[in-house]
Amino acid sequence: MNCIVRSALGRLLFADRGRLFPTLSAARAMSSSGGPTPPFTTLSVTHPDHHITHVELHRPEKRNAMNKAYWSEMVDCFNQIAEDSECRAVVFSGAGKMFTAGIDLMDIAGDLLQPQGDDSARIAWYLRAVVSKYQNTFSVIEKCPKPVVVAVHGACIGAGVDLITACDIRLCTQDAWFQVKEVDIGLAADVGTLQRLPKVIGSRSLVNELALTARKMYSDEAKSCGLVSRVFPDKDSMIAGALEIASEIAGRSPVAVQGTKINLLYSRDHSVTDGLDYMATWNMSMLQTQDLMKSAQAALEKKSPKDVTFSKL
Ligand SMILES: CCC/C=C/C=C/C(=O)SCCNC(=O)CCNC(=O)[C@H](O)C(C)(C)COP(=O)(O)OP(=O)(O)OC[C@H]1O[C@@H](n2cnc3c(N)ncnc32)[C@H](O)[C@@H]1OP(=O)(O)O
Repeated sequence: MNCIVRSALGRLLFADRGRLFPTLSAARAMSSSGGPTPPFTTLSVTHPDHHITHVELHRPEKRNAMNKAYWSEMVDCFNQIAEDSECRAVVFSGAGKMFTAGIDLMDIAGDLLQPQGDDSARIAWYLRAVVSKYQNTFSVIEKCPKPVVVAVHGACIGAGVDLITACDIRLCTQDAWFQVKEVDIGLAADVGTLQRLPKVIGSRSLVNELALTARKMYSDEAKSCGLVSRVFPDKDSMIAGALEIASEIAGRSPVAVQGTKINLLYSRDHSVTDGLDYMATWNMSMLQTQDLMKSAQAALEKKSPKDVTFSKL
């Protein structure tokens, strides 16, 4: 309820600043109930401020469990955001009591427990495709050049951890807890946690402990180990904080911001030498941007980059 009220208030407050999200403009006009934004059934997409897109997991009555529709909708949503030249930063959160209960345990009966195929090779081929498709649901967050700030309240279970490790900045509330739950349901976490969490948290031992025991990790430990960068007292202050960070990002040159995200990710997965090489090649073209001159001029004049108008990207 709180979310619905906030969402409605947000729409009223920012109505004059609203802008069109190319393929979803009609859909946004229809989302006045604060529920999912058509054509989505599991996501709500709003534009709380200039250049900022807010994506909310929106199945609160099912604790935002990720059902079959969700795995495809995330891909469509982030592909659209990636191509939306008006969007410069994304806030991602969950509606209702908690961030997410992870994969929809009712829905896995179809895809995972009764896989298609009439012999083991075909079943294996089918399952490989399913896992790859599910992996892509979170990889699209990383592939999207717009930075994604994720805001977690309450529980973040199983696939929720896979999701947040693909985001760029992680925030949570004091009451948040995180659980790499997959071993409890008889599988190895296969959609990103085992690959990305070790790169997020410095301690390999802690990652192993969390993934092998499925114990809950609470917000204070999440902060001390580096999973989240900030802890807020409640959801409202966290969303305000997330929007503030998104606004700081959106106020800067999109050429600089998107190049920074792409190069940070490249460097995470390559040697320093390779990363420097990639960066040099990247900036062969990107240093030619007019944003550099505009931003440097503003700095000389002691203005904020937010006072500069940058072209769409
Ligand atoms: C190739 C595949 C790769 C992906 C792998 C992913 C793996 C995972 O995500 S493992 C984690 C799976 N999730 C769980 O084990 C969590 C199960 N749920 C709970 O423990 C509790 O529901 C929870 C602590 C999240 C919330 O408790 P609360 O008391 O607040 O709510 P409930 O009354 O239990 O639930 C409310 C309704 O939501 C439905 N629901 C909750 N979680 C799920 C779920 N994961 N899948 C489907 N449905 C879920 C619950 O059944 C209730 O529905 P209803 O009875 O119709 O009201």
